[in-house]
Amino acid sequence: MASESKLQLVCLQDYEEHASKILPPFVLDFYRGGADQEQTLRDNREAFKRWRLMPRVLRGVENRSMATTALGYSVSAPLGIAPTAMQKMAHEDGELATARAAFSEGLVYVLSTVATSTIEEIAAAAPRGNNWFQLYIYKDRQVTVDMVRRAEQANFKALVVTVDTVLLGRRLATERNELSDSGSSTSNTFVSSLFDPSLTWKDIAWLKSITKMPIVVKGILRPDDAELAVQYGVAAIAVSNHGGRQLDGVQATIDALPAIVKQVNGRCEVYVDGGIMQGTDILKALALGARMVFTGRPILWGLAHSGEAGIVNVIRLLKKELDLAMALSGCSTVTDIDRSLVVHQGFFSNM
Ligand SMILES: Cc1cc2nc3c(=O)[nH]c(=O)nc-3n(C[C@H](O)[C@H](O)[C@H](O)COP(=O)(O)O)c2cc1C
Ligand SMILES: CCCCCCC(=O)C(=O)O
Repeated sequence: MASESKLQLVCLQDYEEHASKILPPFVLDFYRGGADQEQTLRDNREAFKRWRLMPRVLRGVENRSMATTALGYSVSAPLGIAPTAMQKMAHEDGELATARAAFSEGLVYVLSTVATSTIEEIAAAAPRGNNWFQLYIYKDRQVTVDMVRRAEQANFKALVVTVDTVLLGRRLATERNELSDSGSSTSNTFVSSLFDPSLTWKDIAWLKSITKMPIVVKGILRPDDAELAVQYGVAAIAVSNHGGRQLDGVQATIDALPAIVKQVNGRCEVYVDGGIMQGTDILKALALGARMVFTGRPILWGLAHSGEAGIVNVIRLLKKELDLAMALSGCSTVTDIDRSLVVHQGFFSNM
């Protein structure tokens, strides 16, 4: 039998399996877990399988590029790193490794409000990186303003405002761990004491009034909310259910995407995250109208494996798989990826 050190990791599932063997159980539970019965966590992945590819052939795909832009900035692929909290639990370099990997691979990196590295440390680690800051609006608006100013000073390119976490979803495994450790649910207490449940769309207007940074609203699942986001002048919408960690039972993001793209009709950029595990998932999301996809947990698995190098490996696997999926679908550039490349499985049962 091959020894552990000789095992070759050739897909994101391999990284996930490796992480599940090496991370302390309470860290694994926090990173991996979804809310309640984890229906949405599972469905984010399952839903991709219900969309089938309809490849074109004989399109001369010998020269290919995945390059595109996000908020006007060049990126090497339509792939970004979603904000995930407390990355130093995976590896001592934590968010610094992630920011460096994103920079060296030419991708957007989104730093979480709840990070184990500071905004200034990220700016020092990846000064020329395409760094965006994910903002939780705190009850204390002065603390919120201070975070925005620090992100501006550190040359962050955008604010990603997460709107699906006015209270923390119940991640049962984490709750059990916290209860047996300290007798109370510390993460729930943290969120309910700091984050502001009174948020409304007026707070997006307020945020726009205090900064020139473009605003991305993260956590939209309905076309009418997407319409409001456009009306309030956001630069982009991230279709997200927080990786199934907030309201369990909501639809998979890939299923929510088409109606939102239709509603937005090009008036701002639309991104999607949740359940991306392979290149064909990215191809399907782009075909359904996303400009970019973001990935959360797989980056943590790469980080846990070997810090910056592990994340670079995960990114390169996704890029290699997307490149192959594009070639086998007759696409040389991301602009060749169109709606006709995917059909929902329901299409076949109606034939
Ligand atoms: C461990 C973990 C921590 C997260 N922390 C944050 C966070 O601090 N802010 C935020 O907006 N989203 C956070 N998210 C949600 C991610 O940004 C993203 O929406 C989700 O992970 C996408 O799903 P995926 O993990 O299947 O790619 C977190 C997700 C995970 C798994
Ligand atoms: C320990 C508090 C976690 C705050 C929220 C981070 C997050 O968005 C997530 O875990 O999901």
